[in-house]
Amino acid sequence: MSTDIPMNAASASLNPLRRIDPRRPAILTPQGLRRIVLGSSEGERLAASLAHAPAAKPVRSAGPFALATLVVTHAERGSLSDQARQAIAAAAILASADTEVILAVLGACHDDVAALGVDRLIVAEDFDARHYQPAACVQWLQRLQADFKPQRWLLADGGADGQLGRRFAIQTGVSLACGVAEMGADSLRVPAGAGQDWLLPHAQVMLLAKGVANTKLPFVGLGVSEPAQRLPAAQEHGIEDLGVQTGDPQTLALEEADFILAAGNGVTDLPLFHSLAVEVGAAVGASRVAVDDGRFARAQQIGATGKTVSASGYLAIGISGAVQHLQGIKDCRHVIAVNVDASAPIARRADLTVVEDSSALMQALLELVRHQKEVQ
Ligand SMILES: Cc1cc2nc3c(=O)[nH]c(=O)nc-3n(C[C@H](O)[C@H](O)[C@H](O)COP(=O)(O)OP(=O)(O)OC[C@H]3O[C@@H](n4cnc5c(N)ncnc54)[C@H](O)[C@@H]3O)c2cc1C
Repeated sequence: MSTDIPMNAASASLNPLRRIDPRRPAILTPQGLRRIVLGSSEGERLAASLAHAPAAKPVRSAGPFALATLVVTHAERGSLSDQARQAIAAAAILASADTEVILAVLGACHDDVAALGVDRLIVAEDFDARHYQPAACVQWLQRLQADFKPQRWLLADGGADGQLGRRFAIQTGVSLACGVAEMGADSLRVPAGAGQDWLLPHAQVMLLAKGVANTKLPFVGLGVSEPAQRLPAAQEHGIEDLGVQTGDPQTLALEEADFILAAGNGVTDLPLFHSLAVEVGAAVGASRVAVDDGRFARAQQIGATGKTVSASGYLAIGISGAVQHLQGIKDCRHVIAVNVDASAPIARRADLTVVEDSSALMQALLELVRHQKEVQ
């Protein structure tokens, strides 16, 4: 009698290896990876995904607060800039248990500020970025100074935040440190040129360079929101406000554009692409391949050998996302990719990837935007 067992059957009985069924329900991550959650039944999969869900973070300090750090920023369309978030993170990391992190925002703010480490949020909803009113903003900060007597003020050293910080410090007569590259509990480091740094004690107003703090905090703030006093009606001496002139996005320097529609080799219908750019009011950029082919001007090339852009919105259509292209968009806030290939490298950088043919998506988007404009 033969005792031979076929090899497959023997290994199956001796080694009950559980294999992942590639057809199981899966999620496509923002990085473009297809992820299968382990577990044989729906219940097991749910338990596994819950086990991997991020745990709730503890509150940094529940108070009571005797001291305060004030972070000031301008919100843009309800959002805080990355640099402002870093300033808040720096304030929260440095704050002692009895120090309250207060965020004063000029303009409506819709971000989850508790997750950023903020204990108290004060919003000047009546601030209108279309009007140039530096004296009113400085006076508003001086009122906050009188109300909260903060130990230190932190602002991003860039754009309107940097300007306001300088004005406030000079007009209030408090010490100021600009371009702060690193902060310790009592000291800070600022570049002094020629590869040298200055190590200085904390100033009352500190303007922070990009990258000064990591915004991924192990804790949250209390996130209590309270209405702010109205901006004072201050006299702006020597300033005549001519209002905001709307520029033509098509003629705007790409480095200054807030919204860019960029085309790559996957865009074949150029008239449709340009119609969409005009309709949505976007500046036009392109990948090097699209420029080399003569479809776009050299000045429109984005990437390592082209322009480095910092738009809030970057819509990349038919662009693979080669490393040289990604270098040019590293400072962009929201990247949306349209590509027929879900595994294209751009999907790893993009916040949202639409897997679709470029012409079909542009046509649908164009119709949607035109329809929206008609009903408005
Ligand atoms: C020294 C050096 C410097 C460089 N500098 C730059 C630079 O500054 N900027 C730059 O961009 N590149 C630069 N490059 C080139 C870079 O390496 C890539 O070759 C280039 O970015 C690719 O352009 P692309 O993504 O448009 O084209 P492709 O690589 O051809 O990708 C096209 C993409 O479109 C998708 N696609 C195709 N058809 C469709 C469709 N119908 N609908 C939707 N999607 C579709 C494809 O899936 C693909 O992902 C440089 C290269 C070198 C060596």
